[in-house]
Amino acid sequence: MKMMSEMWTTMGSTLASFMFLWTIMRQYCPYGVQRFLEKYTHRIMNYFSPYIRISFHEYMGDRLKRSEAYAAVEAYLSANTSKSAKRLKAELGKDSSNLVLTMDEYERVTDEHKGVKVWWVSNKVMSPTRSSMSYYPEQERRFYKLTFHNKYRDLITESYLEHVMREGKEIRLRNRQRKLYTNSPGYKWPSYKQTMWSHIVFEHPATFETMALEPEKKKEIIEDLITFSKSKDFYARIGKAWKRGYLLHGPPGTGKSTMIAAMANLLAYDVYDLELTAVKDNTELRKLLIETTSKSIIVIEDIDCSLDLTGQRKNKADKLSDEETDKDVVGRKEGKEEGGSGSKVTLSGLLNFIDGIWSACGGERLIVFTTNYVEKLDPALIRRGRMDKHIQLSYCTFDGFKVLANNYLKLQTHPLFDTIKRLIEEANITPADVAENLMPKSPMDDPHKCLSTLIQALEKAAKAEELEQNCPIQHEQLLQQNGSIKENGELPPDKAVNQCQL
Ligand SMILES: Nc1ncnc2c1ncn2[C@@H]1O[C@H](COP(=O)(O)OP(=O)(O)OP(=O)(O)O)[C@@H](O)[C@H]1O
Ligand SMILES: [Mg+2]
Repeated sequence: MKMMSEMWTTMGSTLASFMFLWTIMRQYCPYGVQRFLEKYTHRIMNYFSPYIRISFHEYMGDRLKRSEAYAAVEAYLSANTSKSAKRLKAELGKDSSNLVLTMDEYERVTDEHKGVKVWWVSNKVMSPTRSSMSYYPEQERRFYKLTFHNKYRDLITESYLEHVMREGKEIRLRNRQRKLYTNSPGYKWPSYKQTMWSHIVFEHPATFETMALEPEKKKEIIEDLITFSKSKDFYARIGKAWKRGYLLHGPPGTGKSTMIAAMANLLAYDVYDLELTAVKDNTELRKLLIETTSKSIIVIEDIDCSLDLTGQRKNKADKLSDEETDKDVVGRKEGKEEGGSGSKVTLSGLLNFIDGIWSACGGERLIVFTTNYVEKLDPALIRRGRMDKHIQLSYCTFDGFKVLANNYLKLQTHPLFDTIKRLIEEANITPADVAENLMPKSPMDDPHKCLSTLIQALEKAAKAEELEQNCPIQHEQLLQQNGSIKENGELPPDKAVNQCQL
């Protein structure tokens, strides 16, 4: 009996070795011969072999999306077996600073789980194009193959694979380079392996610590974001797609875009910066949405300039059109239509984008809209459930100033702080303006000089506001002389400061 079992074991391992050799040899055979030989050798081997094999292919079905299981196996093997593999591939990892090693093609490694040995082979086959008219080039089909003994079937298919998937996903999250995606108008229909998004590495340094914001507001936003990111089970239980909408509104330069970067850094999410004016129609909008991955923020900046309230498209260049004369507006719009892009994204298309059934594919996504004019938006677009959290970003407060002083000048306290505290409460000055004034302009500029520059700017801003309130006609004349009217007709505080040299 013992001899019999030894014989089976020997035969099994011989077959396993043969399979491995075959895997290496077949890359040199023509595809047709390969298929023929494979069919019959597999049948014979399966009959005798006590081994089970599981394949993890890189692309499944229509090759629309890379298989998550393949990616998890790749990451797991990269971390756990790269020491034992002899041929490795090297790729740049997170922040382009470290090299990540993975098994090279046709390499075999062993792994052990609860005392049981398994074998992994990394493999690739070339599959022919689907037809002679095919649009696709010859495709490389990569896969990993796991081999283990039949008697450990339950242990491996349940406990070991669960362990590989869990660990692989964690490693991927730890190692991945975060990306900033944009839908560039030059991209045509996605061809093989080409997506509708183009990307660069996302390396924005903004964090909530460096943001000038009232401490309570900051805490509330951070808690909201972290709660969201940990609420997978909660969303599943209440039957709601795992996504959350944020509306950031406030004057220019108050930190809306900066906050998006801080959100992405806090949660380690990718960012999809959706340029709505470059989207052809609702169908294309849906396709873009499907291609976004989980753990990401989809951003539509200046939403009021991308779509008007009736659902008609409006180009960003029209941002100022409300202040222009009718003649100008007609002239410019006509000109635009002649060479128009023919985009037809509608308000209902956008609403479907946010809460249609496709929006649930992928999960764990934030959708962020920014606007300078919240009152211009259709209430349907920003109602709770779509834009769940509305965050108003406003002019700089003293608390905000202290954060900026610490960021820019490494100052926690200074004798000039009291003056600044008094002035900043009177003047409407954006964090962007405060930051600009605190920035040293020459190597000789010390903190005292920078704070004095800020004090001067604050005094001018306060005087400009006084002028606006007490003699609006004179203020208006000044605006027209300089032709620097802000989009809503107001003068930006910094401009007002320069013009009202009282
Ligand atoms: N709250 C803030 N905290 C820290 N820095 C800020 C803040 N607001 C603005 N800034 C600084 O000002 C610059 C401009 O800010 P940002 O682009 O985020 O403004 P915005 O609100 O998006 O403006 P817009 O409405 O014009 O898009 C940033 O690069 C940042 O340095
Ligand atoms: Mg912005």
